[in-house]
Amino acid sequence: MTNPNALNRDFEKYDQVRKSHTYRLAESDRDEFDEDYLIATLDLGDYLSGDEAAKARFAHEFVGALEEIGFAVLIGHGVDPALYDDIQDGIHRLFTTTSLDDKMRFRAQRFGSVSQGYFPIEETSEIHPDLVEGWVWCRRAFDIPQQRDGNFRPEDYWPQVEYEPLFRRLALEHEKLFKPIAQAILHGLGVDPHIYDQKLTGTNFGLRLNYYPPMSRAQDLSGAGRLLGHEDVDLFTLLPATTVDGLQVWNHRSGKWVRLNPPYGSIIINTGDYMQRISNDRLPSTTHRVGKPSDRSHLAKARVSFPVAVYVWEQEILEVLPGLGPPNYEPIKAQTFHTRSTSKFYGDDYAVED
Ligand SMILES: O=C(O)CCC(=O)C(=O)O
Ligand SMILES: [Fe+2]
Repeated sequence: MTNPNALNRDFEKYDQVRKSHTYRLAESDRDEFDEDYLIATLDLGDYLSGDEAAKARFAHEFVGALEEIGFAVLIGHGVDPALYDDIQDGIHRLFTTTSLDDKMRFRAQRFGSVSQGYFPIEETSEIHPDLVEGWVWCRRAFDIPQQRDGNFRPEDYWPQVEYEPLFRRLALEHEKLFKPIAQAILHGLGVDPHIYDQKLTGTNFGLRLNYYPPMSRAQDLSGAGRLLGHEDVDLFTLLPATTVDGLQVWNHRSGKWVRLNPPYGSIIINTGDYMQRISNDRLPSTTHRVGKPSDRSHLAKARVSFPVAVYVWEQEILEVLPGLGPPNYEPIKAQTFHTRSTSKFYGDDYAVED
């Protein structure tokens, strides 16, 4: 990091939604924790198969949690936890058995809006080193329906082609939830729940694998975090609960951090910049980071996570939803919005202005 005391506000020129809070990008001994705050756990089954009253109740509670802290935990989503076991094994295998040379053949580069590919440790963003290796694939890296210029060639995206069907299973299971989650959010906001159905049909997404290697004593003492504070740029993120804890969420109201470590098998949902923009600031894009595990013996373990970020395609327009008051923002092309925001991480020349 250029400056260990760097603040999010030092980079605010990149923000495409209003973020008035201030936090240090790196963890600090002075950070305060909200030990009592409980992030809501909700049963998505109520929305997927409940009657109208159950759906309305779910939508109301879900949006209540998102308005308050930008995070909620979903159970009853129907994804088999055995899939998550297979995915975790696959992530450990991918990161620990692929040579650095092979990884670097897939060094991340921009595809449309998304920086897709491999991120070496300490290089997930230009502004601060994180103790994490990352790998991102968007829809085009999977053999699933979409418009393409040529035939699908898995070897263009995957260091071993057999990883594609494994991670495709996860992408497809989570894709099934994109529309119901969006519908529940829109329902809770009092907007037509189907207004995003078309945009979310065959939409773009980013599956990000995070591999946090075991932390050495020197790294532990250095004060570095695993993944430093940030907001996701998307509509919302599906983040399956991890086996090693560390996720911390910024509480806008108290200005403190909340540790979030829900049961394995549940899915954490958080809203991102696209959602803050279209909801006219009703739903905040919430700051979060990954700190050291609360159980210190877990420092010696690798931690993995696999969020799926839900986007719209590059040419779509992000516009404040109807009925949410005088718009705080102009309509903007998704690609412009996305690449301007993320040029904070990838450099000024990442932004695409046309
Ligand atoms: O590893 C985690 O729990 C969170 C990861 C995350 O926030 C991200 O990849 O954007
Ligand atoms: Fe994130």
